[in-house]
Amino acid sequence: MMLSSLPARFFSTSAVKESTKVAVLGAAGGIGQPLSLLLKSSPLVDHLSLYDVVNTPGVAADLSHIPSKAKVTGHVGAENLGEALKGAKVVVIPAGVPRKPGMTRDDLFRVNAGIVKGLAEAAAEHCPDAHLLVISNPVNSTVPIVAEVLKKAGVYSPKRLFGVTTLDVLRARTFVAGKKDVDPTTLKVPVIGGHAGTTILPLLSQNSAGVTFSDEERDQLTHRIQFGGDEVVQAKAGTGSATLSMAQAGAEFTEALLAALNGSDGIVECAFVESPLTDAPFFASPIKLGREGVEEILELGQITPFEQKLLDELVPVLVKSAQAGVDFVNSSE
Ligand SMILES: NC(=O)C1=CN([C@@H]2O[C@H](COP(=O)(O)OP(=O)(O)OC[C@H]3O[C@@H](n4cnc5c(N)ncnc54)[C@H](O)[C@@H]3O)[C@@H](O)[C@H]2O)C=CC1
Ligand SMILES: O=C([O-])CC(=O)C(=O)O
Repeated sequence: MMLSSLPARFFSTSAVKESTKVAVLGAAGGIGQPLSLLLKSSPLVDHLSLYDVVNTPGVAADLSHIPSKAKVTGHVGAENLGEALKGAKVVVIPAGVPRKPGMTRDDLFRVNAGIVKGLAEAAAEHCPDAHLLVISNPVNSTVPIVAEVLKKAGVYSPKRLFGVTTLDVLRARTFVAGKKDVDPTTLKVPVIGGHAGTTILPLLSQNSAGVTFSDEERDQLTHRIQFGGDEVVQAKAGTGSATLSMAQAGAEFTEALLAALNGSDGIVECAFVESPLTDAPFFASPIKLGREGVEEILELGQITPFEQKLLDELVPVLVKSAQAGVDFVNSSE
């Protein structure tokens, strides 16, 4: 099974060059399991390494019966984390607790900051050259936490650290397509900023189909994309947040990055990375991916006064969230 939204060139045999190990940390969880399922079937993965504090032997045994290229190994418990990470080219991190109704993503900081910090420390030690893809919330703080840990270990490269915001892009494509009767599989909508509420800013004016919106449609769509996560949290009524759509998003971003690392040209994805575009140290925007990870952070292009106002409002929030991450690492030394 191939992820249908990726162009066929991602899968040409010439693009698959060296042995590629991908580690999933939090692999037994709601996101981790379907994400691992999708990655098991990727022709770009040779070794899928599944790590969690529980249940990975079972998940690994289950997935290993699927006839695809990737070898699967399961690693459980902190004492086996090093083995899970050793030699990984890409590490995807969906470890941590999800929201319940009434919570914000920031409410997860208390638990997830420590989990992510510990995993980043292990990655710095066991796979210092790996590309790290952070899914764990609050992304606006967990990505700065990982950066700070890697800096302290002397192995940080802004080209290799990504907060995964692909789900915001999937939602933007789906919701716009639903409203305007265009094909969601080919539609592109850049989503910039961060990954929480009003820090998520879809640039509806730059949609690739050239569709236009009334002010009311624009306001409704923008709000729905910003709070799409809450829709799922409400509907799951205390049992968690988005897992299946996030697995699809995580697999799509991972495969896009792997293809770029293997030399496929012209791959552009939105992601939350260290960025010079605004006063926020980390910012999501369209990024050209290349053989070393982030190749070029693209300019935002023409944005409307409506979008500019929301952008001006969200930047200080991102600055504060990033600082909370940095302070956490520095205060827990
Ligand atoms: N970036 C994004 O767009 C999205 C992010 N998320 C976030 O992803 C995270 C995971 O969500 P779910 O998979 O639904 O949660 P879950 O609770 O179903 O799974 C989390 C997994 O992490 C594991 N875990 C906990 N501590 C760990 C550690 N120290 N090392 C390794 N694994 C550990 C747990 O055992 C569990 O299997 C949450 O923080 C959630 O908010 C969720 C959806 C979208
Ligand atoms: O809403 C949440 O807590 C999970 C998440 O990040 C999303 O679905 O975008």
